[in-house]
Amino acid sequence: MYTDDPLDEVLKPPPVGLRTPPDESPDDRAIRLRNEAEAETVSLAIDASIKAERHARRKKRIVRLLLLGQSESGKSTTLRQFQRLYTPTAFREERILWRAVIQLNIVRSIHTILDALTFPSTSPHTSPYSSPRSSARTASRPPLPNHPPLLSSQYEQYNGKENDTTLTLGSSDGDSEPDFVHPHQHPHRSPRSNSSIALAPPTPLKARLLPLQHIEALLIAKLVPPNEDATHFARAGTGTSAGPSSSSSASSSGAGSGPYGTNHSYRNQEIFVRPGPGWKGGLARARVNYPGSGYGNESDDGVEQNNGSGNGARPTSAGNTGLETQDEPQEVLNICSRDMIALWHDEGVRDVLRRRKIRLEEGPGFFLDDLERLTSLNYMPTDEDVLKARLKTVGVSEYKFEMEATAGWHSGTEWRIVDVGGSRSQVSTWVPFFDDVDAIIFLAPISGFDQVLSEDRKVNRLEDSVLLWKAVCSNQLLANVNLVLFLNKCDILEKKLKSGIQVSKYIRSYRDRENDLDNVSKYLRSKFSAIHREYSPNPRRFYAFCTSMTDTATTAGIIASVRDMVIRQQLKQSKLL
Ligand SMILES: Nc1nc2c(ncn2[C@@H]2O[C@H](COP(=O)(O)OP(=O)(O)OP(=O)(O)O)[C@@H](O)[C@H]2O)c(=O)[nH]1
Ligand SMILES: [Mg+2]
Repeated sequence: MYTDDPLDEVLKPPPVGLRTPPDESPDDRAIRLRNEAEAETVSLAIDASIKAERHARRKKRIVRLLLLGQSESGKSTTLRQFQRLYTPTAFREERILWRAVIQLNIVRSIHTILDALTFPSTSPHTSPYSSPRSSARTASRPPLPNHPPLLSSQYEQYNGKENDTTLTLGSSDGDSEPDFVHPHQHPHRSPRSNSSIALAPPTPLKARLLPLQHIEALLIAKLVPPNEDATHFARAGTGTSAGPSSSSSASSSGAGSGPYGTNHSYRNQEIFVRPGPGWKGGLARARVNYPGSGYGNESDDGVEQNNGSGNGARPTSAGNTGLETQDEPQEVLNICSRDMIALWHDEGVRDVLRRRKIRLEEGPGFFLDDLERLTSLNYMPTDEDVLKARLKTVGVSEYKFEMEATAGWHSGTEWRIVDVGGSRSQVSTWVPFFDDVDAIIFLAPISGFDQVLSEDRKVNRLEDSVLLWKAVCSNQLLANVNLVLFLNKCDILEKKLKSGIQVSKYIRSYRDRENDLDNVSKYLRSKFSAIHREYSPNPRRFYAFCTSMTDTATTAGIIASVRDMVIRQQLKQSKLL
């Protein structure tokens, strides 16, 4: 139980019988000795059970995979890809539960448009979906990000190394210019980007879309568990740790009247759920009561766990019809369908969004191009819809599963995938999960090179990913863990590059290289690889993939490679032990 650690030696209790208090009567001594003997027995039993559990784990082959990366990097989407590929029955059964999330994503997109039309753009970035390129503020380099505890030491180290404010991704020929150009500083902003636009949507249309407000409140109430503090949504911009409040903006003063009121500021806040089956359980119970289904279970340590193996008492019909109960949000969306489609396709509206630099199609949970299909009364989410849906994670959850035989690969290995919340306030919650990890998939959404973090608009997203990657690579607890890098959102990156956005304007060291997906992804891959080499405490192999996690066709092969690599490494290690 004790190690060579000198601290252990000091803390170690004296052996039984040597702890005699002064003036102890013979009776007291007998009681004390009995208690000490009992405590010793309990301690030995605990040691034995820990040993046995370790032994069983090794025998059973449990693979623990940790998903890390900044918020919106695609961690939960990667988890859903694993579920889709290896527990397809369970995944299919749960698709219906995602309908509420998709409905909410649609309603929020429509409200973002209505807000953009209604409120003049005097304060930039009032929408979580707006592109930071719209900002005309600030001329000087913003301060480098303050990182949460996980990062602080590496960050300071890096800070000392690079001399204050210079973050260099590549060689910049010794000049002291920071490599990342903050999007707010971008010299090529549209001259009209700060113009004040007050183009109210036509009143009859706005009136006809009014029921969406009620639907939004209904869906939030459905998704957010009753014990969750609803005032989260009114507390915009307070920067507290456990909620969407960290995404602040100039207009998010905290004075909003919450999701059920009329103030639009709450819409800057993302709806979040604690991961695991909590919210799904609530929806499932609202639909059909499944005794013993295991939904909503919480393990002893408070970490919600979801057995995705598809067994238990859940009826196999679940998720296949979606017609078990009335669905008021779907009915309202169906009634508003024509108006929503008209709004989204209106040239004047598109123009306002362009001028306000609101690029909904690049943001998370974008479904406006599929409104016809998604608003039909018997709409059932497809696999792709579930992967595209956006629901922010707060907290940490472990998803346990054994690959279903129907997934074509059955080894008896139990997989445990840990999904974490990625926003800055959440990073400190990751560390306890570094123990006993077989591999980490780190997601760096490289399409974010021209964006800022939604929780801190002073920080370039790619810059933040690079810092986070440095911190993970250099972390001593992870020194022997295999790191797999997913350079994610390559589909969005490709669209941006094709639309003419120049990487070199945001990453100085990119210089005059070709501005296409192949060259940009190779460049970034080599930079992440160099950091991996330089910062890893021990040498280890670098695994990296360019990914589009919402794409079912390309992702299957990548996930299979990761699966094989992890299993191979685990076998190798168990042979070494
Ligand atoms: N187009 C595109 N969208 C993606 C990709 N990967 C993820 N997304 C979308 O990006 C959004 C955010 O992804 P999530 O998986 O929720 O991100 P996360 O890392 O779990 O974020 P937090 O829970 O806030 O930590 C979702 O709407 C996803 O569908 C990708 O490669 N391409
Ligand atoms: Mg998530």
